[in-house]
Amino acid sequence: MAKTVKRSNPLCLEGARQGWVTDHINPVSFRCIIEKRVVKPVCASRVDCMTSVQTGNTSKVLSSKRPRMAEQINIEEGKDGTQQPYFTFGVIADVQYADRPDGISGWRTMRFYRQSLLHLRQAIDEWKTEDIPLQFVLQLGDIIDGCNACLCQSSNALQVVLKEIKNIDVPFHHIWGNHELLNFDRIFLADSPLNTMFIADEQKPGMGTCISNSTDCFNYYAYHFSPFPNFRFILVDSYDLSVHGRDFSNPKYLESSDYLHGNYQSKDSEGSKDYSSPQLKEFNGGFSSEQLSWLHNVLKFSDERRERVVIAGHIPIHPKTTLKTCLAWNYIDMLTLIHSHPSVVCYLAGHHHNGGYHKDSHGVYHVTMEGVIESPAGTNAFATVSVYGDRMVLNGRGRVKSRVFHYQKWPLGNFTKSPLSQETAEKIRGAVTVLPTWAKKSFATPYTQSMV
Ligand SMILES: Nc1ccn([C@@H]2O[C@H](COP(=O)(O)OP(=O)(O)OC[C@H](O)CO)[C@@H](O)[C@H]2O)c(=O)n1
Repeated sequence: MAKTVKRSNPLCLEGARQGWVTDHINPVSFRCIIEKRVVKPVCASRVDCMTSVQTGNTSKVLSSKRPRMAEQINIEEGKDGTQQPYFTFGVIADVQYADRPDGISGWRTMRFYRQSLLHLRQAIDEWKTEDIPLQFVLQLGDIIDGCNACLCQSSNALQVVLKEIKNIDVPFHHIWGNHELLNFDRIFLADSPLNTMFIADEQKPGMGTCISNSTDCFNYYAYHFSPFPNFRFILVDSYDLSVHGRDFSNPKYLESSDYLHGNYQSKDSEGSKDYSSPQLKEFNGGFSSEQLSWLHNVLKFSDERRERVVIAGHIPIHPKTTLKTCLAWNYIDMLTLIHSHPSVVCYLAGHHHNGGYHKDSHGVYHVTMEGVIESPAGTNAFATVSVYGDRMVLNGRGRVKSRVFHYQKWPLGNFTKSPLSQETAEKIRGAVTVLPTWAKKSFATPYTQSMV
């Protein structure tokens, strides 16, 4: 049985301090939170709350059906010819379900906590009737709202959404967002149905491994899988560096706290420390050097095989797709890394509920999915993506706009040995604030904002 951390929930404290939850969300349902906070630390009874959640045996909750593997095919770009996609998958973000009345968030946006469950149900119903059955769904995080922890409803809310998901016989890949970490700690999550790492592909030599240790279960929760030849999906952990979800004594907590409080501030184009980083907030997080190094190895593997890669994480990494306050702490590190790998087609994120879209200067498409939680009745926010030989077509539903991601041409020459051109390498030296070993060797001159 996973150990739990008794800790106050910053969402509850912040909400209570700012008064926005009490002011704008049913004061009756919030009363018990206030009382708990005054009498004893908020959510001190979380251990009791969580005992009823089923742990371990994830295969009972998720479909055991492995994605169908077609025979190896020769994908010729731009000569697709067929109208049929090779495969399709679903995407959804920020369901943030809670059994509580609608309310106004700290961002002055309406949140529809009960409606979000109906939206999830509707998305599943529509996915079930797609002409081409989905191979899988990417759930980009925040499946239940942090307020469940304050209400001692974390386990109940999780069971409610997992029950909905069971209504479709398609595997869900779950990402962890800030609200997962407000409800549960990482040790609990690692042993819960929200850990879908068991659907990951086997790690091959040279691709790096996910490190686990006895104190933390997973240093980071990231994995990749190939549902169809020549295509790879990588789930990254944008709360690998985070002040939530780990015990205060955990070295990663201390590293994250240092990062958040400015010891690793990013640098501006002149190489000076940039103290204006608005993304350095507790409800955001970042990528450790170990994770970036692992990702580099996976992407190198994909480059070499000319695979087309989709990366998915909770927090956006491009400033043009979100408020700057909602970016990953070291988004520049992640951007720099993916720009050095031509296999990357797009980066899918959630977190910023208004959504966003941008094709960056390196031809990488960035989509921030609109949040289900802020979708009123009569709308919704999810997508089905069809994957072809030369493009991916994101068919948005409700508030999500449809998009086409055309693949880039592969660079000439043997890019696999050195994915960075000399010019690119020169541009990005100094870009990474947490330097992985490989990056220390590769980068040679200061980063400029034009890279973004
Ligand atoms: N104006 C604000 C409002 C809130 N905060 C801080 O954000 C923390 C988390 O807020 P929450 O709305 O629960 O987080 P979500 O992940 O649901 O949404 C973030 C989305 O990006 C919004 O589109 C809260 O504890 C406050 O400290 C803030 O800094 N400024």
